[in-house]
Amino acid sequence: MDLRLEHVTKSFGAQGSAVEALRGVSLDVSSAALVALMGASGSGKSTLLHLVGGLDSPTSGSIWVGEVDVAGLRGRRLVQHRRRVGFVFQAFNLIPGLTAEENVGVPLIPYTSASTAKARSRELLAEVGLSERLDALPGQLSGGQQQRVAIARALVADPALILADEPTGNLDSENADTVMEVIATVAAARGATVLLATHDPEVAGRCGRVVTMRDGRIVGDRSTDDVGA
Ligand SMILES: Nc1ncnc2c1ncn2[C@@H]1O[C@H](COP(=O)(O)OP(=O)(O)OP(=O)(O)O)[C@@H](O)[C@H]1O
Repeated sequence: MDLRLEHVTKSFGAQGSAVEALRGVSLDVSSAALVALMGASGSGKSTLLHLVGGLDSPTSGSIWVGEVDVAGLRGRRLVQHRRRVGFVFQAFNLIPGLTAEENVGVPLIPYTSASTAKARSRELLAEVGLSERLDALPGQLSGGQQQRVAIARALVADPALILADEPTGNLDSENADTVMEVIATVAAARGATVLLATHDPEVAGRCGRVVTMRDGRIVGDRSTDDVGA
């Protein structure tokens, strides 16, 4: 899925005391790219991911996800857009009382039978290397394993776009490595485009392209070949 941001701005709060979280961001990402967003805390990375995912709308500008300008979506079409996007967050957001398999199946409940949800969950957990832990509760899994369950859950709608906000922020470097490998593999298997916010240069180095933000603007954009990673 190609992605194109055109002069996107986002302000929070009332005029006069507004925070300008994004100050005119334009960005082209080609289909199946794996792009890291870097930049200091408050530079606008999460805001950008939220706007692309349709969790919030821009103050001005366009956000083309494929042929659709997400900025103009409302109601049912906005919900449809969000369903097509796979979200992965720093906090794994798993339901503590449900097994890995049940957690992955939750988003499918309104749409399919229990047996179909179960089969699909198993397939996705196998893809992230957790076939052996279907019945584990989140509390019985390592942080890296919990994030892999969350990634499997993000894949239920077969997203063409994966948005990850600090997906390795709660992980040690070994688990971070595994999680990055899983993200790269599942994205490549679907030809999905990935936008991934991170503070970790090693994580960014695993992405093909690194976009750097400062104060709501893009101030750097390079392929990792240029950085030598
Ligand atoms: N809902 C909101 N209401 C008011 N201000 C907000 C809101 N969301 C973000 N901001 C502000 O917008 C700016 C950008 O925040 P954002 O969370 O996008 O930065 P970030 O680069 O993701 O930071 P971090 O690395 O800490 O996650 C900050 O000044 C932040 O305080």
